[in-house]
Amino acid sequence: MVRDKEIASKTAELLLQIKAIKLQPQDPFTWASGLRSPIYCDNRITLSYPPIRNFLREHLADTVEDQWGKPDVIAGVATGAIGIGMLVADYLNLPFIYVRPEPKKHGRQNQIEGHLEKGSSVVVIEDLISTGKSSLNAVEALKNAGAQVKGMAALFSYGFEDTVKRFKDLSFDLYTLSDYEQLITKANQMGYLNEEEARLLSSWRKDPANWNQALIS
Ligand SMILES: O=P(O)(O)OC[C@H]1O[C@H](OP(=O)(O)OP(=O)(O)O)[C@H](O)[C@@H]1O
Ligand SMILES: O=C(O)c1cc(=O)[nH]c(=O)[nH]1
Repeated sequence: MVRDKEIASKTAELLLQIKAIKLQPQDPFTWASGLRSPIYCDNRITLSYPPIRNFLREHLADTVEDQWGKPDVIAGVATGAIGIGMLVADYLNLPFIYVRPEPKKHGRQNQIEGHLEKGSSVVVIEDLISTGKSSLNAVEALKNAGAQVKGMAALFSYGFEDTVKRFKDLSFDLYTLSDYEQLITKANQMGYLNEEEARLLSSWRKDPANWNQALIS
């Protein structure tokens, strides 16, 4: 859920400005979930722009404090949210850990990197939510390690129905700085999309799992 429409609109504008949004309908991206998609939102690029990462860091930190108060620890979902998660932790002067998709195969075989005391309250930072599988997997690992996970703040979510339902069914709080609606509205305002691209993105969003590249070629 987006907390503030103005921040959501500004975040979308910044992502478009630095070309973090890529459209490639003729050569679709493969997402972490395996879905094939005409759009990819590369939030990692924000780290390369200090004024933009500061804006995101501050609004994510505000989200954390307003929604849950200061937790004991901030956790980033590896690898995309290690950078932004660390910036948020630093801004709030809190310890930071990060969670791998699975335990490391060598060394200490950790899934959670950093120091986490059992019973600590944790807020998770994620860069992007598509299906929510990666971030909910991190939440599960944290819970298994004895953390009290308060909620999650992310930069962006596609807001797919199934994903919203997944978080709702778990009664797990997710707040995002921006979302797909804000992105498309801003992209239209900024003349970032031509008519065909706008049509494509709207048809894709209705049924992303069955979107067929062949239909638009
Ligand atoms: O909601 P989901 O369907 O799980 O997809 C979103 C995840 O995909 C991306 O990570 P990716 O797996 O590409 O790896 P990275 O973070 O190491 O870049 C992104 O950083 C999220 O963690
Ligand atoms: O689902 C994903 O893997 C994904 C989608 C997207 O737009 N951006 C990203 O970094 N990952």
